[in-house]
Amino acid sequence: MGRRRIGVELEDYNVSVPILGFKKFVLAHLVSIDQDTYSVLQIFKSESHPSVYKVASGLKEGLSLFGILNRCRCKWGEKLLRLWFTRPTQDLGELNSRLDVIQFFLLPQNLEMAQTLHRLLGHIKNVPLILKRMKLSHTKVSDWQILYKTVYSALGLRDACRSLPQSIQLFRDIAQEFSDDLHHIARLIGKVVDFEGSHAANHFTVLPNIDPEVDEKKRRLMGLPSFLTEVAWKELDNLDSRIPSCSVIYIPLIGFLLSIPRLPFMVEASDFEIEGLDFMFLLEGKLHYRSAQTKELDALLGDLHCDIRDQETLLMYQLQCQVLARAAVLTRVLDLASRLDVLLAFASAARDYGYSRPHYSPQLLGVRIQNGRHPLMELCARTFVPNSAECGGDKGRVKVITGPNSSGKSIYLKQVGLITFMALVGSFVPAEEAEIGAVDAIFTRIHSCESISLGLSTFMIDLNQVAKAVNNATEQSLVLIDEFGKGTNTVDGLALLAAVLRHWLALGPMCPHIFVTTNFLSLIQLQLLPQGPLVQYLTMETCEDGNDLIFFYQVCEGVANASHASHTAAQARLPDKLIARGKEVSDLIRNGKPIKPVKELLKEKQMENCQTLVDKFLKLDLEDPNLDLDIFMSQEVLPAASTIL
Ligand SMILES: Nc1ncnc2c1ncn2[C@@H]1O[C@H](COP(=O)(O)OP(=O)(O)OP(=O)(O)O)[C@@H](O)[C@H]1O
Repeated sequence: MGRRRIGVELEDYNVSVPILGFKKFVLAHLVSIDQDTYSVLQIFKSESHPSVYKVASGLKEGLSLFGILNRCRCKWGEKLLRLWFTRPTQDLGELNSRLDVIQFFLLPQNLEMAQTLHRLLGHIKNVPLILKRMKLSHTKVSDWQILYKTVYSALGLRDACRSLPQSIQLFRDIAQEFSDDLHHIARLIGKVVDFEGSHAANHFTVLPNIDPEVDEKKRRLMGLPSFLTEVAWKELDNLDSRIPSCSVIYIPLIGFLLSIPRLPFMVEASDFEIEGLDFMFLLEGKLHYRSAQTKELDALLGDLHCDIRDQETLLMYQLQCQVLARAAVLTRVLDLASRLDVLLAFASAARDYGYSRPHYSPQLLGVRIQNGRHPLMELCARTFVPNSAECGGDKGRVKVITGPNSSGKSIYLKQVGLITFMALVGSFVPAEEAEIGAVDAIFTRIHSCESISLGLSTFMIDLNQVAKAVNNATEQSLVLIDEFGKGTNTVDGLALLAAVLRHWLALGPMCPHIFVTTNFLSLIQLQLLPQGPLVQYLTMETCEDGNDLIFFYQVCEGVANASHASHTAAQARLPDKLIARGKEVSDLIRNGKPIKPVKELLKEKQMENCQTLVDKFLKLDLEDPNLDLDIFMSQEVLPAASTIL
C-alpha cells in the first residue's frame, strides 16, 4: 500500500498511507479450484485477439463458460462475474439469495421487468474512476455527463425495485439503499452543469441563474463584439488617413488591443511606431497596439474571459465537494447494480439454455445430477445426450469409467465438474435436477495443451496434478481424472493409477469423490482395485453394427470390453492396411502369441519393384546409338537392387 501510495498520491513523499484499521477476510466458505481446472473445464479461455489494434490487451474470451454466461451490461457487472467465478463458495445463504433473484426473473411475467432493468444497467458507468478524478480535481466535462446518467439510471433501478417483491433481499437493498442522496446529486448536476455549453467550450460551464456575477460577466462578454466595433470606429478617426481600417480585439490574458493592417510603407521595425500608441507585436500581417482606449477597456472590463472561467471552476469545485460528500451512495449503487447485472445475466442464460435451479444439501456428501448436460458441448453438438451422475451414499466414492475412444467419457467427466462449479457460483445449471452436497474443492487431471508453455513433459504435468489432489483432497472434494498414466510405459502407468486409487480407497469414508476415466482395461481385468461398495464401474453405451461402432453417449453401469481403437483410427482416415496390421498385432498380444513380421506386405512390395525393373529392361533399345549402358546400370539398375534383394 505504501508503494502504491493509495490516497496520498498528492502528498509529500514522507507521508505514508494511513492505516485506519484491519478487517478480517475469512476464506471459510471458499471452494478451492486451481488454475488448471479453470482452463481444462473451459471456465475461462482467453484467446489472442484477431484485431491488430488490440495489441495492448491482445486477449479476448474464447468459447468458455464465462463467455456464454457473461451477458452483463456494465463493466462492473462483468468484473463481479469474474470475481464470483474465481471465488466459488459454500455459503448457502449467499448462493440461495443469488438463485432467488434468477428464479424471479425466469418467471414469464417478469421478463419485461428484466429487460427494463437490463437497459438501465447499461448506463451505470465507471463511477469510482470519476470520483477519483474529482478528488484530484481532474474532472472532465464528459465525467459530469456520465455521472448524471449513472445517477438517473440508478434512480430508475430504485423505482423499479420498489415495485418488486421486497422478500427478495437484492430488491429490498436497492429500494432502501439507493437513497435520496442520488436525487440530490442528480438535481445538483442538472441544475448547475451546462452540458451543451461545456461541450462547445470544451470546459466546465454553468447554467444561467447559478451565480449572478457570472451571468453578468457573460452578458457583457456576449455584447462585446458590437461594443468593440464602436470603439474601433472611434480609434480610426484618430489614426493616420493612410490607414484604411482597424479593429479592436480581445486576447485572453493579454487584454484589449488595436489591430491595424501592415501597410506597404511599414518595412522596418521603426516604421511600426505610431504616435500615441504602444506597439505590441506583429502577427499574420497585422500590427497590434495598446492605445489609451484599450487600456481604459482593460481597466473597465478586465480579463473577463478568465474571470468567468475562474469563477466557473470555483463553482465546479463546490459542486465536486457536494457530490463527494454523498459519494458513499454511489459506491453502494455500483455494488448492488453489478450484482443485479450478474444475476440478470445468469437468468438470461438460464432462460435461453434451459437451466434449472440446483439444490444444496450440506449433509449430503458429493453430488447428484439428474440428466446433466455439458454447457458448452450442448451448444456445439447437434443433439446432446444428457447423463446423470451420483456419488456418495451407496453409489460409491470412486467411479471408474471405461469405454471406447470418442464415446464421451471426457465430456461426461467435465460436465460433472462444470455443473458442480456453476452451482457453487450461484447459477442455474444445465441439468433436470442437481443436488449439490458439501464440496470444498474440485481437483482435475485432464489433458490440455499446456505442456509447451510450461516447459514440462506431459507426464510430469500429469503427476503434479495428481499429487496435488492426493495431498489435498478431503472427503468433501471432487476429483476428476481423465486417463492418468497414459504418458509413460503402459505397465508403469497402470500401476501408478492403481496405486493412487488404492490409496484413496484405503481412506474408507474419508475417500474423496472421484471420477476417473481410463482406457487401461487391465485395471479391471486384473482386478487391481479392491472390491467393495466404494468403487462403481461405469461405461459408455455403444453398439457394433458390422464394422461400424455406434455411440449412444449414454452412461451405464458396467465395463467396456474393448477400446475399439481401430474404429477411431478408421474415422481418422488411417490407411486400412495399417489398421488391419494394428488389429492383427493387438490380437496376437492379447492371446499371448508371438508377433510375426509382415511377410506378405514385404513380398508384395518386392514384386512391384522387380516388375518396374523388368519394364525398364524391356523398354531398353539396344540399337540406339546414344545408349550408354554404364549409365543405365549405375543410375537405374543398381539403386533398385537394395529394394529387390
Ligand atoms: N453426451 C453427448 N452427447 C452427444 N455427443 C457427445 C456426448 N459426449 C460426447 N459427445 C461427442 O463425442 C466426442 C468425443 O467425446 P470425448 O472426448 O468425451 O470422448 P472420450 O471417450 O473421452 O474419447 P478419448 O478416450 O479418445 O479421449 C465429443 O467431441 C462430442 O462430439
